[in-house]
Amino acid sequence: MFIHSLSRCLRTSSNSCLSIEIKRALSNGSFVRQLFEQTTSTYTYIIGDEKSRNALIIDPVITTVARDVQIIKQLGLHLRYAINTHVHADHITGSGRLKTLIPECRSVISKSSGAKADIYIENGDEIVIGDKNQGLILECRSTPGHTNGCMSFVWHKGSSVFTGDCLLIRGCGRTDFQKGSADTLYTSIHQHIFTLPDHFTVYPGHDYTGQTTSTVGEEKRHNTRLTKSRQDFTQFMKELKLSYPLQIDKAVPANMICGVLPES
Ligand SMILES: N[C@@H](CCC(=O)N[C@@H](CSS)C(=O)NCC(=O)O)C(=O)O
Repeated sequence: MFIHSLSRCLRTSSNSCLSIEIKRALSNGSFVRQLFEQTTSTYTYIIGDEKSRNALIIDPVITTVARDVQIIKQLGLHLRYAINTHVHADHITGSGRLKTLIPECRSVISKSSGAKADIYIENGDEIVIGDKNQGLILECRSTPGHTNGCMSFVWHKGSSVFTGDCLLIRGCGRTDFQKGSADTLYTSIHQHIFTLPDHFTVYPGHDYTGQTTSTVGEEKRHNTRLTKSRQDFTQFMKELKLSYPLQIDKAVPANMICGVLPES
């Protein structure tokens, strides 16, 4: 397993409508499992490489680590990386607890987040598990705006993007703390997510309305926030006035050390 620097060339696919089976075949048998944490409506993803049985997890939550470890064990997976898309404000990451339970697992976060982790990633890096040619590769894209350190992960062979709290289904991450910026978020989504092929599946970091996934094309057409002009979007975000996440004072300091707490 390596984290590679990526050539800037994007791989695109001409397929416009892929069934799950075709997607699975195209992705060389790799698979993704979407899991939900109910208190903060957070999605965690386990992505596995069928051949090597190596796996990574995106945005684990401390309270659901036992469930995640059980699934990892039941599927016979070797967890290599616990990746945080950003420093979360609403929940404590599960990456610290996972490292205690699975010592070979390494925590990963963007360098620009300023958080402590085993591995720091930057725009253009690749996270690889399994064989470089046949295994699973995630392209890291820097997508700041919700926080300054947000990353999205493009799984080209799986025709998918994991957007964290950057792009949500018919919505997007708030921009009123952690160095958030509506103007920056607008650029991130339009330049780094909406330039992907329309059929790519969008796997968000949260959903508060009971939805699970979307596609790039759907969000380009129907996302009520991102179909606005830049000016209208920034005004809309300024007027959003959401209440602060209940756990923010506990979660942010814990997530700055990737959830490596004394009790975890
Ligand atoms: N009520 C929740 C916090 C809900 C919230 O603020 N969600 C964030 C992502 S987690 S910081 C967000 O960006 N929401 C966007 C939106 O439009 O809802 C809690 O107390 O935890």
